[in-house]
Amino acid sequence: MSMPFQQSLCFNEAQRGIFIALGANRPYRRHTLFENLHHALQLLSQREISILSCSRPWRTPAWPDPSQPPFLNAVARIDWAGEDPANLMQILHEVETVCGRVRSVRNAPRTLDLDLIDFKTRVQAPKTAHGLSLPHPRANDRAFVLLPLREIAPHWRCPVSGAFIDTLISRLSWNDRKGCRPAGGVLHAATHRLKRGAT
Ligand SMILES: Nc1ncnc2c1ncn2[C@@H]1O[C@H](COP(=O)(O)OP(=O)(O)OP(=O)(O)O)[C@@H](O)[C@H]1O
Ligand SMILES: Nc1nc2c(c(=O)[nH]1)N=C(CO)CN2
Repeated sequence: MSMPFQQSLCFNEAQRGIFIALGANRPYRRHTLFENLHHALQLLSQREISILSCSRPWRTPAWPDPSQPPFLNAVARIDWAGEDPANLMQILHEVETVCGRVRSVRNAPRTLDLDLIDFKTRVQAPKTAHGLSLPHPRANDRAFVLLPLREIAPHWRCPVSGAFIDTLISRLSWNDRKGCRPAGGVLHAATHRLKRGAT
């Protein structure tokens, strides 16, 4: 019998959320990339998705080909009333399209990429070649996901292994982390106010 939910590990409320990663590296101008990510958050908010918090934007070298323009990346924690993560993925794809994403070759420069990193600790293998994998199968190896994710979810754990985010980050090589740094600007004003202690 298939088991869609991870049952052997325990996660508390701080660890059980919906996390999406945002990325953009085209057209390469810092201001435009910031606008792309900001616009994406606005579009998600118009589709019955609440942005609970969002990391700072991070400037990260393009992986695996650093000769491509660098990315602006961020991770947001969201709330969504739906039950089926495939429906949420459909909304993410719709927003990518509205933001001008054209799918060509793998890892091609893009105006917007939205990945579903974790859906309430659910563990799911893809049912088809392009089906949804949960958690995102490459998230644990990506500094451009883990570093922003830690800002908003310092207690997050991998739903499959239970490894804490600090452990996952410590496993990244120096090369993986090289050149990743927070960029200026605030993508989500409410998170920023919260961090500064305002009500
Ligand atoms: N958790 C997930 N988040 C986002 N896409 C996923 C996920 N699991 C499976 N996919 C599927 O992966 C396919 C490739 O997605 P996409 O074109 O955005 O890849 P990519 O961003 O270039 O590379 P990567 O998947 O390594 O980030 C899509 O068909 C998408 O539905
Ligand atoms: N720095 C960085 N590199 C990438 C990214 C990304 O978001 N940031 N996304 C990719 C495919 O999803 C491939 N490479």
